[in-house]
Amino acid sequence: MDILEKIVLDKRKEVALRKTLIPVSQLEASVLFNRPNNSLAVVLKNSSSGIIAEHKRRSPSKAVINNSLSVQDVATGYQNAGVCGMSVLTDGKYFGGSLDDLLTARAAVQMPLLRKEFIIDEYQILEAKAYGADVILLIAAILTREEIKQFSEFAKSLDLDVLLEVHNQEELQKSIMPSLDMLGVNNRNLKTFTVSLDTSKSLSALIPNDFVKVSESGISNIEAIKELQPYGYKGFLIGENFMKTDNPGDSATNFITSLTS
Ligand SMILES: O=P(O)(O)OC[C@@H](O)[C@@H](O)c1c[nH]c2ccccc12
Repeated sequence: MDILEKIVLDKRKEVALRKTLIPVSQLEASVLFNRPNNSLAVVLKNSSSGIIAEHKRRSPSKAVINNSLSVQDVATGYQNAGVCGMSVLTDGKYFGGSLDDLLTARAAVQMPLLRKEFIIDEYQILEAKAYGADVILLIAAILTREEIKQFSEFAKSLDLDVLLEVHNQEELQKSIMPSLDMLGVNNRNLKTFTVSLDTSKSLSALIPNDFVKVSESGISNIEAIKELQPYGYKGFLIGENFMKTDNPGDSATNFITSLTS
């Protein structure tokens, strides 16, 4: 069993338990359920930097990245840096995150927030809405085409943006559908953890222009972004490069300043 299969197996158990603890009616009663969506896709289209900054304490590929920061400080720092949006890892077991992290970020900032999660059930999309997300991630590697359709249409019905993540041509081709807003190419293979920007480069031509193209993972300098922009990428998801520093907000500020100057 590879790591992704393990994560999904654990996730199914976790979601089954969550459903018994917090009924859908309670999620729907959240005041955040009626909050208007702040569209990441729209912000990215109008941005010159395209930076989406992630809160990530640890990962299966890197162990501890940063365990000593408050989500609130990280979110405020990212917002002051002028990033387009923030990605908040909510998986606990493998990434050290939580839905409370999402809520804390929501309370701190107005910018678009992505719930970064292994979504395998509509219930998690209701959670995303109830805890203040503007965008959900769907990972093609763990979903069938039917599930991608069902989950993305459900998200759209809740006024959430959808970022669909692929890593190869097969995943991309099974996923193209109008209920997606953004197409993300993960430069990291979630099964082997190898990272290559060539993944974004080679898949870009296959992504129809109606989707905002996002390149994800392994971006550690502005040269990488300058390399990817000619391939049509408008969004760049960066986690570790900021989170490994003592002040991710300052790191993002310096990064964006040198990118746009
Ligand atoms: O820390 P990095 O290499 O900058 O990567 C960020 C983000 O792309 C990565 O965390 C990620 C991309 N897709 C995911 C799916 C699940 C968990 C995590 C991810």
